Amino acid sequence: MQLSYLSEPSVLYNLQYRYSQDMIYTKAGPVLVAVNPFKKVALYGNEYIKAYRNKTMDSPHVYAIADSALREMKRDEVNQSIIISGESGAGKTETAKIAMQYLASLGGGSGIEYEILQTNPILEAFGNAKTLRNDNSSRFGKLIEIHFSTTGRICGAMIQTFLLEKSRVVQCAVGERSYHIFYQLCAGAPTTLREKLNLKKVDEYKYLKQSCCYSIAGVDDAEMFHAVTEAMNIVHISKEDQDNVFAMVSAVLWLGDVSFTIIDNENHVEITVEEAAETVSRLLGCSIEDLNLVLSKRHMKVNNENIVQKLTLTQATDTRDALAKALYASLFEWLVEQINKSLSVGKRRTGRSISILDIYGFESFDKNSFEQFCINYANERLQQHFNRHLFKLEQEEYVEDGIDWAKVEFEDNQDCLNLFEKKPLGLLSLLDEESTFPNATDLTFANKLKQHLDTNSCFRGERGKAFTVRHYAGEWRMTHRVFWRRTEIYCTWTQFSSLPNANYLYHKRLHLRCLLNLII
Ligand SMILES: Nc1ncnc2c1ncn2[C@@H]1O[C@H](COP(=O)(O)OP(=O)(O)OP(=O)(O)O)[C@@H](O)[C@H]1O
Repeated sequence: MQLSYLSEPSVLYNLQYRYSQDMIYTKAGPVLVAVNPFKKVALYGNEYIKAYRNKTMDSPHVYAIADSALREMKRDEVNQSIIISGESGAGKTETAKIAMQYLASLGGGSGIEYEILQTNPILEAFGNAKTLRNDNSSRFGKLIEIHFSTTGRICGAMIQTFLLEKSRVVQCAVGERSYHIFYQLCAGAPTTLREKLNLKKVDEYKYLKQSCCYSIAGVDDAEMFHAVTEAMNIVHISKEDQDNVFAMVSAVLWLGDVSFTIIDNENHVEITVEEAAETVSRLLGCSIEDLNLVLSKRHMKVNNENIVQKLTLTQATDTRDALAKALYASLFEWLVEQINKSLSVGKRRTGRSISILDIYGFESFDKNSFEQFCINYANERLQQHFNRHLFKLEQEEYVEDGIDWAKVEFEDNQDCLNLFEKKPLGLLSLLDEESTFPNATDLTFANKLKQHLDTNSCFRGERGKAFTVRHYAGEWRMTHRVFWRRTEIYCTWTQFSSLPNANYLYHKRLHLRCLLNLII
């Protein structure tokens, strides 16, 4: 059925009507709109896959999208992308998995497709968390590139992840949880591992205690732990590496319990030597003295001279949290790297691929910080990509071919992108510049923005350290720690280089840049 008259009410009415009949998919041009049913719907499985493959079924479906990607990749010899976007809880990750299952079913046979599907439990354990909106919310963006052989069989894959929400490791809202793996490890680790890692109960760790939420209805964390280690075996992560991974997870948890003792009247500190500090240093493979040096002092090079500055309690606490975040983020990257090695080993590539991008939509909270700043910018870019392909390029083609057509008006978001990207007076350049000043703060950054950008229609300066960005999808008020580098400055990796295990896991990557290069 086609809508003869297009208007917002008629589109919404139709989506609602179809949803009430369990027809959760609707087609709008090349876009598939999926409405989350939040229940099991009888739309998936082998029978449906067969029906879409044999074209005996053609109603809108993720399978149909995956099928045309596969067909067009083979026919035109052009790589394909499926972009999945939507707000948290909309069903992006489930949709990505449904598309992967279809591709695995049609292009499978070598066994690698099973390995690819098994990456999901690992990435979800380390990158998903319970939020107020979604019990299994992905706190990172993901691009999975599935590679095909000349005969159209899956021969490997590569995963790229973006913008893992590091702050969740040290801070999360009441009613939410940190990353699933923390709870899974505490619930499911066998006794020997439990003793080796000195694991406590989840409600005994400071990082986990603050949100007063330890379990998810209907989820058995111990069972999930076994599923995760099983999946790690399948993607060839050795037992020894798995033990190291869990040692890092435990070290991050214990870091939250490391406390400091004030040693002078200027509020300078040293770490308190007790169980937490001892466990962390043992798990990181360093001495307590090294850990103390890293957490309670800042090392700087000024005019080629090494300067050591003592940290105050607040600075040391920030440094400790920065180490926990950095450790966890590099652990996540390391895991993705291992998965990629396993998915590419010995597989011959033809250069043909289908990519699935699963990335969160615009985010707005009471306190919006650097993470929302980046996510919203990435979404603005995605919208530009969408506009270009759906409207700009299409309409240019009509003009070129002399086709008679009615111009479709759309909102060009170039101005907002310029606000972020312009050099030297865009948000990102100004942030880079401000980061070079040692005494810069959220407030000095916001003042700088007001000074240079107040006439920009997509920007509004606010009182204090807040400012508002007018995105195509709405206005977002940034209030909190956009100027994230302040704490990161204390905690560059040179500072942590004396911690052997931390170093072992560290692989520097500029996630945002990767993502943007991909979209541009
Ligand atoms: N097609 C579907 N059929 C049944 N349930 C679904 C479907 N899609 C989503 N859901 C339900 O909705 C929940 C949230 O979906 P999902 O985790 O995919 O959202 P998301 O958009 O990826 O959210 P986030 O951005 O927070 O990661 C799922 O855990 C599942 O219970």
